Amino acid sequence: MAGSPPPPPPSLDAPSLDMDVALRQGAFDLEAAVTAGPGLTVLFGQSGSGKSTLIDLVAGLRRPDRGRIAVGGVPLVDTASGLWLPPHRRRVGYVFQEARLLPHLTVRQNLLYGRWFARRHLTVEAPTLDSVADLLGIAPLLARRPAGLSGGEKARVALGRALLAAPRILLMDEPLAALDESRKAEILPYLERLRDQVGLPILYVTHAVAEVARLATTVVMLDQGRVRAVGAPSSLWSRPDLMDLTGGAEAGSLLDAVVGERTGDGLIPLDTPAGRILVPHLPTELAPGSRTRLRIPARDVLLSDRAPQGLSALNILPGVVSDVRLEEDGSRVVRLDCVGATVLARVTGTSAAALAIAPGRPLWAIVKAVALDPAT
Ligand SMILES: Nc1ncnc2c1ncn2[C@@H]1O[C@H](COP(=O)(O)OP(=O)(O)OP(=O)(O)O)[C@@H](O)[C@H]1O
Repeated sequence: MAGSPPPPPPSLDAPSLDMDVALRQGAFDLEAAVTAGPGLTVLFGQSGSGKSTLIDLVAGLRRPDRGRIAVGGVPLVDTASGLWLPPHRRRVGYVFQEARLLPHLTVRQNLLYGRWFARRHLTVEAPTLDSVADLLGIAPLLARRPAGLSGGEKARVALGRALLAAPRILLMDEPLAALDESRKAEILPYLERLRDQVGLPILYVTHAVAEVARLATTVVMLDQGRVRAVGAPSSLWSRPDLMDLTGGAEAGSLLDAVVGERTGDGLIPLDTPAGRILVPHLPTELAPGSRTRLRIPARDVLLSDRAPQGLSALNILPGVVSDVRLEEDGSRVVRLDCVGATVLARVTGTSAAALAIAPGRPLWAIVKAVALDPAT
């Protein structure tokens, strides 16, 4: 489930990542050009597609056979000239799946540990311990030791430690994968704040569509060591040619939306390019006027060949079929163009035949459920 806020405004003097690399490791062959500006760029792809390898190349944990990597115009690697900066000179903040805090130090000491290594780079603009503690809501934890923290608290301290080292880019390799659903929901708003307020490029590896929906400014789709597509989540998740990567059991559409005022009957309207969708609740941080992103699982969309009657007029979106895909289990994933957006629906073969589903057919999508964060 996932809601997501606005893509951050680009900032002209903010650093950005620019890499074009090739690497062969065992039978795996990577050849990829990736750029990432301010905001959060998700590296998305199947297991073994090269996501962690790309992150490690930026961090300096692996060396490319050839290519160039620069952050904010400063080259970190350039095989043509033999340049290779070691990891500790790259000003890269790396957040791992597990927090990796030092157990004998307090939270404050853990936070300042990263800063000590970065002391040569600290300028007046570098974040202070207080500002980072406020941003991540960890001020009340400063005197505690890691053993007494929850998984979500440890994850926030690990983010804080990375930020305090004054990085010019943040790398996150499945930072939520080790957390349960409610801890994930706790961390997501902090990741959004990082994305929107810190002005750094964030390169973020995940397999979770919910995290893409909620966090991604841009998605880079990797497939067997190659960049297959780059773009906004809502456009990539509506492309039939990418369904082998975006589909599967989790097939669904991602719609940009603006939160409206709660109605008299307690529902909250979300205005999407496909029409208005009413939901019973939202994550508390999404106030009226916020931008968000809905995930509508294909299995939660019914199709009708006439405007539904006798149903409450909720969440019914008219559209036209633009694509039908046969899935391995015999079901069909139907792509419905609804004015300005695409909604996917999964139907059985029997329903597809009964509704004569084919490109060009006008149909109505009835949305049973939308997802706004991983815990709902
Ligand atoms: N040291 C290594 N030597 C040989 N092959 C390696 C090495 N490290 C990784 N690989 C291979 O490189 C490919 C890409 O690995 P990578 O870890 O980047 O994938 P990934 O997309 O991050 O996968 P996952 O989602 O499972 O973490 C895989 O086929 C992997 O087996």
